[in-house]
Amino acid sequence: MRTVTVLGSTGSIGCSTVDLLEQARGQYQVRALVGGKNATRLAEQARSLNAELAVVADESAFEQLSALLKGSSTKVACGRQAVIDAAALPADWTMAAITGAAGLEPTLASVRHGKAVALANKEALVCAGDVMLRAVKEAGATLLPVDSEHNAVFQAMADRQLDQVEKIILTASGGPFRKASVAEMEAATPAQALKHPTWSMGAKISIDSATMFNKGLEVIEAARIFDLTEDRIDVLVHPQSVVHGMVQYTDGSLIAQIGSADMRIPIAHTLAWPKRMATTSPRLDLAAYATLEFSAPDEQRFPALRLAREALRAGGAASAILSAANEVAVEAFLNEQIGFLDIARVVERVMTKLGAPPADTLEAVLHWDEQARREALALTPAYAG
Ligand SMILES: NC(=O)C1=CN([C@@H]2O[C@H](COP(=O)(O)OP(=O)(O)OC[C@H]3O[C@@H](n4cnc5c(N)ncnc54)[C@H](OP(=O)(O)O)[C@@H]3O)[C@@H](O)[C@H]2O)C=CC1
Ligand SMILES: CC(=O)[C@@H](O)[C@H](O)COP(=O)(O)O
Ligand SMILES: [Mn+2]
Repeated sequence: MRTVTVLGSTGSIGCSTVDLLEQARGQYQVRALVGGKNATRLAEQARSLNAELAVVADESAFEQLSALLKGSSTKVACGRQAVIDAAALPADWTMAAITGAAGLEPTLASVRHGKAVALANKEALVCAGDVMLRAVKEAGATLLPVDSEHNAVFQAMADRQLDQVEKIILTASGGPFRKASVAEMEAATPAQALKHPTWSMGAKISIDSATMFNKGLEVIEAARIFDLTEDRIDVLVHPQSVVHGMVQYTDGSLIAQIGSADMRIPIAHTLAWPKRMATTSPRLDLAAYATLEFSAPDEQRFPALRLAREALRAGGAASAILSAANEVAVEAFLNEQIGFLDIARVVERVMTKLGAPPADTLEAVLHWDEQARREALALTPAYAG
């Protein structure tokens, strides 16, 4: 039986993963489930999947988790080191779905045991690209892209030669403000920004989709996964979210992966890889779509794409700085401390201040992550109401 671990099991990607594991009951042994603070959901999942270990990062949730799992065979643990230790337990397949840079060290720990790591936590690869890819190589691990666009490109590249790829295309829904004016975006509330038109996701990535920092992070993520320079990664706004990603080959062929906006599809692809598994995900009825639209992104209203491309070209810690400043700014926006358009303003100012110092060790990445957070936090009062 294959062994699996789910990091971030209580979140949006984590719950979809657990759903697939429940559908495939008896085929997988769950080594560990890891959550942040949602002890109730974690305990339910652990009981349902008969997990060997359940870990909450937040120590204040430990008592509740222990009480909920009393009498079960699941061991319990809490705290940051316990999360990393759980990620380091040997498993044939690990889902890395903790959100933000908090997922970096646990994801690295799972990469180091040399098996398959299904990567949803894009921020880990964005902030520590060199460190992560070196660890993958040294451990002989397999990184399987979960992010819908990257999974699409991965599928569209199957069996083909990377040297015959001209470029890849990541699609973007355009988010809730695709058609909004600058004035409307300036006044946008967290509730409006959280309302993603096509996907149901966690809060941080939903705001990133609204600013298009999500697509910026995805350009950087794609550069790392597929070893492509920034000029070979295009973004196309595609409001229907039906075509997830495309690969353009040197002969002019464009191969796309198409499917419903349901993350269980790419997750299942990585879980069964290199085979396929049956899912109950909704089948796409293409005839129900009158049209599929594609257009170039508007980099004036959505500066995030330009900033991400600049960070990628600059190299070093620039991407880690962008991602960390963005995390702080998103949090400040969700807490109604800054406005929606201030998110990109904060990120740009932090990037300008800190530049692109070298970041080829984990320590250097963590240092610049911390510096960027400090700078971004210091800036938030300047934009507050
Ligand atoms: N949702 C989606 O459709 C997609 C998501 N992704 C990426 O996947 C990742 C997860 O996204 P999503 O599932 O939406 O996010 P959610 O916010 O829904 O879930 C985040 C998960 O991480 C856990 N968590 C948070 N902080 C910590 C911590 N310090 N230590 C351990 N666990 C922690 C949360 O626990 P708890 O809730 O218990 O506090 C939760 O299980 C992100 O990097 C995102 O960009 C990529 C493509 C699509
Ligand atoms: C499901 C997924 O992969 C998300 O990253 C999604 O793409 C977000 O939507 P946007 O295209 O609006 O960023
Ligand atoms: Mn995506």
